[in-house]
Amino acid sequence: MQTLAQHLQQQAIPESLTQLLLTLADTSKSISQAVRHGALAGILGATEQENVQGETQKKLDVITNDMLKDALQASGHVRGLASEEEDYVVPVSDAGEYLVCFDPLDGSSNIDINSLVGTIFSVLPALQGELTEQSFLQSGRQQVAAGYVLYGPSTILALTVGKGVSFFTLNPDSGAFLLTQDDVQITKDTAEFAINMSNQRFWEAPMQTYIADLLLGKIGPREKSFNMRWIAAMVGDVHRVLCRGGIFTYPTDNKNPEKPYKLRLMYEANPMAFLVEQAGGKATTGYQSILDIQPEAIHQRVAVILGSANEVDTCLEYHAEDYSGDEPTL
Ligand SMILES: O=P(O)(O)OC[C@H]1O[C@](O)(COP(=O)(O)O)[C@@H](O)[C@@H]1O
Ligand SMILES: [Mg+2]
Ligand SMILES: [Mg+2]
Repeated sequence: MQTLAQHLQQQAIPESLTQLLLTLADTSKSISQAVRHGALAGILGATEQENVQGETQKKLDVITNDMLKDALQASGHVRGLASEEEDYVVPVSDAGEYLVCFDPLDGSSNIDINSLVGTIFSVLPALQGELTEQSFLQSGRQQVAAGYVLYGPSTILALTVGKGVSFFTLNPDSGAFLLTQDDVQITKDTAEFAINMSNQRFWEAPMQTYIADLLLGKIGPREKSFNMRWIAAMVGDVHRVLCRGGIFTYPTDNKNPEKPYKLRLMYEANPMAFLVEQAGGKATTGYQSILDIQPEAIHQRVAVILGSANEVDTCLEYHAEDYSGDEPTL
């Protein structure tokens, strides 16, 4: 089986990008080790701190953030980094060619129940001039690489450098990431959806109507039964979509009018949208392709609807309708 390094050598990408991706992969091996030791290493539970988004940081959020930060600072290829767990962008090296945005530990609420967590990353080109937050505010189309590492029963790296999507599985004996699936393709159609149903009463009319029709199954307008899954870690839900199709959404809601969206554009939605499009799927807010959004802030949040192309198109049809005269469907 091909190693990650061998695979990257064949991709006709700059050597500096190869080295950066290998650094990210190596760090994820250490994270995988830490996650595996769980309570034995005293890494479960929360800290006393909050991140810039007002979320209480878990111990492992802080540990994994520091691991990635240290590795990227030592890599020599990174101009600056941005993380869910860093209030501001972090300048790294003036000679670095890349900017890296990452969610060091996605699915934090799963840590203490020994369930799926992962790391998500996005690589952008570094622009000339002084490094500021503005340097990072490039649309998702500018990404030169993106991926995630899923710390599940096996540790899997999903990666794109804009030439399709590949899965690499960590061999725990040799410590090598080995290519286990190339040219990953998301099925065009699906009968599986993923959404946090407890927010139903807070969604906008198009999503209310779309999900209500899925739930009606064979007796509804879709004339087929749908199954539902929710891992509560985007990394796990998107991995399932890449493996066997599906539609995953964290839509707009009015639960907290100051926070209508949950997922973060720069280190959750953009890298996942890049992977999904590279695997033949679609990723949208309901009104615009995720990858076309012009970012306004490093911690900006967006609505996300992604997955099997035909199902996302169907969901978009609901968003194109005019609901202004309708009674709320609760
Ligand atoms: O708590 P909910 O509504 O199930 O939200 C789950 C979502 O929140 C997230 O866990 C947010 O990520 P973090 O754990 O990195 O904050 C997503 O991965 C997931 O899709
Ligand atoms: Mg996350
Ligand atoms: Mg996180």
